[in-house]
Amino acid sequence: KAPTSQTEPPTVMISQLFPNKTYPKGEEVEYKDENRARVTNEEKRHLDNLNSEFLADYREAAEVHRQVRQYVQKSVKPGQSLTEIAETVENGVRALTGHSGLTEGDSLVAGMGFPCGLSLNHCAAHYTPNAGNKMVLKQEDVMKVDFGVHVNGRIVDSAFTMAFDDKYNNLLEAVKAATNAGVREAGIDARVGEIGGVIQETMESYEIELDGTTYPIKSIRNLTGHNILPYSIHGTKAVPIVKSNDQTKMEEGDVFAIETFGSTGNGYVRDDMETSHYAKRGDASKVDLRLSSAKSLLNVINKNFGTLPFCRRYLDRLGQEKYLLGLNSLVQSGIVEDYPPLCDKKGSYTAQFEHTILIRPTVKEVISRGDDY
Ligand SMILES: O=S(=O)(c1cccs1)N(Cc1ccc(F)cc1)Cc1ncn[nH]1
Ligand SMILES: [Mn+2]
Ligand SMILES: [Mn+2]
Ligand SMILES: [Mn+2]
Repeated sequence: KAPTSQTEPPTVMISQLFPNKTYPKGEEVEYKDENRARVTNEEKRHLDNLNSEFLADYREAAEVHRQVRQYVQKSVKPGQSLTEIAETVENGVRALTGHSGLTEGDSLVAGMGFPCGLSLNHCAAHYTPNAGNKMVLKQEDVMKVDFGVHVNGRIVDSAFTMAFDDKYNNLLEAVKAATNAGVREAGIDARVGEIGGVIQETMESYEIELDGTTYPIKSIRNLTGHNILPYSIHGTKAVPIVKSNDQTKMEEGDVFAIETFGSTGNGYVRDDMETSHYAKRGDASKVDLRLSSAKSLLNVINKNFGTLPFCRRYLDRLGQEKYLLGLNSLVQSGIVEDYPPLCDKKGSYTAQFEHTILIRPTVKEVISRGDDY
């Protein structure tokens, strides 16, 4: 008999829980008047219906994201290693999409849209443990859990911050409010620079007292949201999180990741520590590689990830060994892009919340919305 409810840890495929691919919709929000799109518009509704496969894939990926993250929010505690937390997320996503990613091409059908980021404290993004990492989550840590789920290349990019000490509450509330303000301002013809201004204004209306010192909460000015294309997590448009006169407009049919980052530090991040995140560039020109280890590694990357970001642990689980020289030469020759951890100054604290939204012809759908955030 087919299961009708999810297990803990999550193991039941979402396609089994929701027969004939009717997955729950995200939060549908009417456009404000000036965005002209009208739900009643027959032609808009027709356009919307053309995208039924796209919508089903996106809604399946979003439900996987919600069920895995809600298990993480419930089960992750200080004392657990970062590696086991990352593997809890990754095993959950692979089980619920029904794609283990262990046979060639399987992870291109559905699975992790990009690695499970577990950036701590002053580090804001792109940190996940590499093999041999012994780090353990601590009671006073502020952890950004940022992971992607994709179905047929439709990537849901959503993130939340976990803290076990209530002293960080104002930081988390500031960032949650800023992200929701950004989601509210998004729409057809919305200018990304204006969205940045509203995000910054919301974020910087908060402050936090930590160990007797009061800090203003700053928007991290060199991090941005971004649009998402099939199999391409960082599309072509950025959404600033500080005021800017970037007149780039959001367009009907766009998919955007609206993410904001607050910090008690400089409000500026720099590359720091060892890299774990990589992705083949979409525009990589045909470079004739001399190093045979680079050639064979590129073959593994093409067959298993394409242009989806991956991390060193994903190469390990595929049985790849002694790949660092080849990987570094793929980075040096511009075929693979590296994404080092992005960190504010030591001793500062950063937080993040992120949603993926669909700028549909008739409505704005916050596809990754849950009753958690
Ligand atoms: O900072 S980004 O490189 C970027 C922002 C604007 C243009 S490119 N980045 C895209 C990305 C890069 C590597 C990944 F493994 C996953 C995603 C944003 C992001 N990181 C996590 N969630 N969202
Ligand atoms: Mn499938
Ligand atoms: Mn993200
Ligand atoms: Mn993102």
